[in-house]
Amino acid sequence: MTDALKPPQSLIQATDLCLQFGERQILNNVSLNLNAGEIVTLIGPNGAGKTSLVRVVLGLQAASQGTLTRQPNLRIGYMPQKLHIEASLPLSVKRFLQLALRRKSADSLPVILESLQLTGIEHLINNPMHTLSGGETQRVLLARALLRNPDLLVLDEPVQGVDVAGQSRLYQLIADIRDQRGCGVLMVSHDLHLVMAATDTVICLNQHVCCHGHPSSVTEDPAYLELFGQTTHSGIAVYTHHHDHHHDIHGDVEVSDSAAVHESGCEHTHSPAHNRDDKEHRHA
Ligand SMILES: Nc1ncnc2c1ncn2[C@@H]1O[C@H](COP(=O)(O)OP(=O)(O)OP(=O)(O)O)[C@@H](O)[C@H]1O
Repeated sequence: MTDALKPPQSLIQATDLCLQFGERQILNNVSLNLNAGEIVTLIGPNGAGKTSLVRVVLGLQAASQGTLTRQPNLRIGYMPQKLHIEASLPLSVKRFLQLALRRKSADSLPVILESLQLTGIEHLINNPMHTLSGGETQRVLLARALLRNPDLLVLDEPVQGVDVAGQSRLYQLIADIRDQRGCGVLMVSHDLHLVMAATDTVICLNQHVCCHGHPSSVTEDPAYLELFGQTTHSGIAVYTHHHDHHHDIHGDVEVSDSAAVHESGCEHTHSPAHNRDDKEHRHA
């Protein structure tokens, strides 16, 4: 069978995942599939359950209900949302990556150099970690996630602390790495506008999957345009999200008269200026 005829290779298949902490429902019947070579982005407001879903997918957190199937022997490279590095510790980029590899310097160097070359920062190998810029730090964390040649890259807000031009370059880099390595990518982001250009599938999460779609079909598919809005220029999109229900303060779905009357019961509009401090989940 030629590659074109082969069915896509599923790395992760999650069906009806639920997660509950005490009385609180964090995830409610969430399903997703991620194939090799595919970039899937989870978007949603603060507290929507994005990191929790990632933790379930990684096996760091057991789901309360539902099924999760991972490809056997799946190698995962994880870039966490937060990583505290003590500024008083004299830790170079090279040493930081050696610690992740748990190998001595001689045999780890080629692997470390390859990862740093892939992320475009081999010149920083001897720099102290605490002197790096936001964009450089994110690239080192990405290099760390790549060390073991993963089948699946899991990136929790990979562009945080990076300026808009740097964000665009980082998303492009992630897409390039996917092209070169053929790995799958599961990414968490707060908004769609920059990530759009480098994503195959977007899943909008707010405890449950509010909607999901395939950005590559945006220019042709009116239904998708209605969900996600217009791309303005050079991959910068204004994300408009309509759905037919409301969420209460805990994120639970509310049934209201207006939701019953209007099919597009709520609307979230995220402009390119939207950032971490402006993540209000606005309902019409
Ligand atoms: N171990 C835990 N025990 C109790 N509640 C938890 C636990 N972990 C997460 N939560 C709660 O689950 C909800 C979802 O958190 P999560 O970090 O998954 O959201 P998120 O979408 O990643 O948010 P953000 O965009 O702010 O990073 C939050 O209200 C959080 O307080």
